[in-house]
Amino acid sequence: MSSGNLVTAKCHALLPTGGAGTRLGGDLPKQFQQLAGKPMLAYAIEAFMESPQIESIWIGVAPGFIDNPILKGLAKGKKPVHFLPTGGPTRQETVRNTLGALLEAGISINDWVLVHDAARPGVTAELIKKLIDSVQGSHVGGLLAMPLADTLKKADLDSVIAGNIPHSEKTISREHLWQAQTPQMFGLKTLHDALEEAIRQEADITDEASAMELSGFKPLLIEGATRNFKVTHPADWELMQLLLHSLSKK
Ligand SMILES: Nc1ccn([C@@H]2O[C@H](COP(=O)(O)OP(=O)(O)OP(=O)(O)O)[C@@H](O)[C@H]2O)c(=O)n1
Ligand SMILES: C[C@](O)(CO)[C@H](O)COP(=O)(O)O
Repeated sequence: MSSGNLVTAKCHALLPTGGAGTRLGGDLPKQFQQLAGKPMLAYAIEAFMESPQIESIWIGVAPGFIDNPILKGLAKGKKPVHFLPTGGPTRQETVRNTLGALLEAGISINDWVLVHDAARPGVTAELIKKLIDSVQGSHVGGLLAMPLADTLKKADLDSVIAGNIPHSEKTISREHLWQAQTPQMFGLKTLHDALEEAIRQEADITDEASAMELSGFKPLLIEGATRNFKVTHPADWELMQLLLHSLSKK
């Protein structure tokens, strides 16, 4: 990573919102559906808006959604929010395209970018600060993550292929295993190039850190929070709704 990536480099948020939300279902992609009174995407935007260390917010939207009126109501606040038609067929392509747009817009190649799922509305300004304070000054970058708490089972492939209730084949040690969350914070150009290379190789990457690992980096694992879970299935939606409602009553 470039040596320019020191404490003085600015930080920007990048929210990939090009997904269809098929596992959740509904009339709209989940990030635009109303969750406890506002579109789910609004919570992440607000957390970054409240974070003094964040300079600007960049949102990668599916091209077919870029003129949707829902987006207009989401850009409230004191710092610039840019909606870009950079959504791609996969999460990593959306992130790569949006990073490309930041570079084209003249953002410094050494600035930090915090990539955050629109589907994690439980993020807070405190968590964002914790990540930035832990990672800024390093030459590597890092991500929020949670040490694995449950015992981990590997399903027997035969039972999976047969479509039966899976059998547990073995227990995998959970020692040193972490569950990746977002934000994930890396240097703009370094992350762009790592994703470009991973996409070129058709590598099985599911987050920014896996692209960085493929390029030989070892991102810092910074402990996140349970409330920062990803809303993927209807049960996650219900749980998040309860959490946000109870927090708004405090
Ligand atoms: N082509 C894609 C796919 C996903 N995402 C974004 O990546 C984040 C995490 O993805 P996930 O929760 O899996 O969302 P979806 O891909 O929309 O969900 P599903 O797989 O159920 O369709 C979300 O903010 C989603 O909008 C994206 O920007 N572009
Ligand atoms: C980036 C991520 O949220 C880290 O846990 C996760 O990998 C996204 O996975 P998805 O399959 O796109 O939901």
